[in-house]
Amino acid sequence: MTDHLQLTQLVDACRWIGAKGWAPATGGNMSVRQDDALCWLSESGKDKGSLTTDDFLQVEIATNRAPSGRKPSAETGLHTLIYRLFPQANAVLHVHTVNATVLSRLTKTTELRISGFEMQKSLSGQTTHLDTLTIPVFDNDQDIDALASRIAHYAQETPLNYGFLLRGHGLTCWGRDVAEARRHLEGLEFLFECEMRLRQLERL
Ligand SMILES: CSCCC(=O)C(=O)COP(=O)(O)O
Ligand SMILES: [Zn+2]
Repeated sequence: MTDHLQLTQLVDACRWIGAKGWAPATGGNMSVRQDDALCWLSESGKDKGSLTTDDFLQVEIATNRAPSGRKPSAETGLHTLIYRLFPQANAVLHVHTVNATVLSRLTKTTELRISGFEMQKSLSGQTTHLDTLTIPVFDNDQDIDALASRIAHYAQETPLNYGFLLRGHGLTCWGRDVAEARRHLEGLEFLFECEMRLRQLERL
């Protein structure tokens, strides 16, 4: 069960994301879980850097339906999938950072592997830079139901932690609360930036 504080913290996170330039031109969407049945999702088409609590609407996790009749994010089906797959997930952040967008296109395979960075430990459960972090990369799709079922299928076979990339689109990540989702976003984005710079320098 999420209290009103989580929604307030989500609004703060959205402002931070906007200030970082990680949700340009209405890109991105954010949510918190209310309980087993409902989550609060950002309304579609808004500037995510200047949302207030009124810009979030309740969505049914099982059906993607918004009882209010307002239009939730175009990517509602990905948020609700995460809440269905992971009962411990209570906040989801989706962003369009340049690093996530470019690195996901540079990755020609279905997984991005990162190792050797101390900042891997910003992700819950990671204890050493010596491990290899695997971030799934899913081909983008305008059919969100189809995309959600590909992700669900992947998750049946392979552990899905922290987040995933959508090729040429962005990053979706989550946490047990807004603070953890925020830390995962900041940590992953830092790792993507390092990986991008390394690849650029190694080509010189
Ligand atoms: C110009 S943003 C394209 C749609 C998208 O990928 C996104 O994250 C925002 O969609 P929403 O419906 O949540 O505003
Ligand atoms: Zn998006």
